[in-house]
Amino acid sequence: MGSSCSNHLGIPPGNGPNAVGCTDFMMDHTAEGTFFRLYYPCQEMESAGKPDWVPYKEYFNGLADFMKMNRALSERIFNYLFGSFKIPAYLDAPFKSNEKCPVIIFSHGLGAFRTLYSAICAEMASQGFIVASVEHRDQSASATYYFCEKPESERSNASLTKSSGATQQNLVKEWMYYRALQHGESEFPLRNKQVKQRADECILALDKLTEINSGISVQNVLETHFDWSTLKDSCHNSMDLCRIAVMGHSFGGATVIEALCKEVKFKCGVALDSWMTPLDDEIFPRVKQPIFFINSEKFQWAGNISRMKKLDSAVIQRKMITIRGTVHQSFPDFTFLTGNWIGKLMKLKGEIDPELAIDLCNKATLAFLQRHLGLEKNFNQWDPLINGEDENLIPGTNVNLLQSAI
Ligand SMILES: CCN(CC)CCN(C[C@]12C[C@](c3ccc(C(F)(F)F)cc3)(C1)C2)C(=O)Cn1c(SCc2ccc(F)cc2)nc(=O)c2c1C=CC2
Repeated sequence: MGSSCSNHLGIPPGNGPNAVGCTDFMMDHTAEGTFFRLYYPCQEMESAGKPDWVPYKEYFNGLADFMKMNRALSERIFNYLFGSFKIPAYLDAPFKSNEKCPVIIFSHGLGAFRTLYSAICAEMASQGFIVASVEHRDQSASATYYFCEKPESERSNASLTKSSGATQQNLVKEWMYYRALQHGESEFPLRNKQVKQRADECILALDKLTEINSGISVQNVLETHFDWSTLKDSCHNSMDLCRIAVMGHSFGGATVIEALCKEVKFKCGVALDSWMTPLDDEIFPRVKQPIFFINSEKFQWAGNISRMKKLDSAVIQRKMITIRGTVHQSFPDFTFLTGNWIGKLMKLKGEIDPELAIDLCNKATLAFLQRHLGLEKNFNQWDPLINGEDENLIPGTNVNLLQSAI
């Protein structure tokens, strides 16, 4: 691995007071349903296992496609480098919280998928949030899967189909891989269509959590051992559906803006190194909620920053900070999983220590969420970070905007 054994490689666990549980949820059998990984405060469960960071090899195949690399070779490299990592959470542990939990819907970047931001999601859950990290079916994910019902002819008549429709035996898993821009294809129409679908998928995930909270029995196509009734409002403290935020990285940052515009239940948004290309300027005046742009030092450019600035408002809080020494990949989990020289070579690490960078990002996010969700926690201790008041932060941006005026 090219790193000394002292700095053990792995995804950092959450720092908050709650143990973190993790489970997967997929609604119905079509690609139009919602699919997300849920991170939540749970009972300590020494016996519980930890979920796989990359659950199926098909994700590595999709990542190879995304990186324009040969599948066979890169699947071995990815498996060797990343195949054994676990998520710092207890798989399917029972939900446990002594207060209602605010909710975050998280949207992944281009070529990513739902499991790659678990340092951020686990931290939020350890601090008392319920986080649904959605997996988009807009063909922007490296890979994703859904289920189709087998055609009549192939149905196994041995297993009587339950009244609720197909049983597992009659379902077949279909994989959807990353769709690259075709040669000569213009970027905006594809990305604008995708960002609209991504926002709808975030809203659908929220609607599903709302149903679960109200006790409507929901059908999880995935056979997990998680008891969804523990999330029901009546018998437990569960979700606080007045305190909902949307968060995302890069393409997921654009999804934040689109989702805020479409759904007022999202009270605020946190956009990590947002990629503004997919967005239509005409939606900017229609976004009424606070937005926090947390940028890396290396990814941004004048045109992208000037689009963010178009969202500046005298009446709605719009904040921006830049974390010194970070790169675009400082937000997803890869940044913790390779030694320094591989990490820097593959632009997975910047100059700053990855855990320090994600700590600053998470603390600034928590302070912003406390302010705009009206939480009664002590996250306001990190308010100075929202204004970039830290030696490793830059208020606003490091990008010189004058060049964009030329
Ligand atoms: C040649 C490929 N070309 C495709 C358009 C550009 C590829 N690229 C730069 C990369 C992703 C990189 C990466 C990943 C993963 C390893 C690994 F080896 F560790 F697996 C290495 C190296 C290659 C850094 C980006 O797209 C950057 N980017 C991202 S990266 C999100 C992501 C994807 C896969 C992950 F596993 C983790 C995170 N999300 C966005 O929403 C946007 C952009 C750009 C604009 C909008």
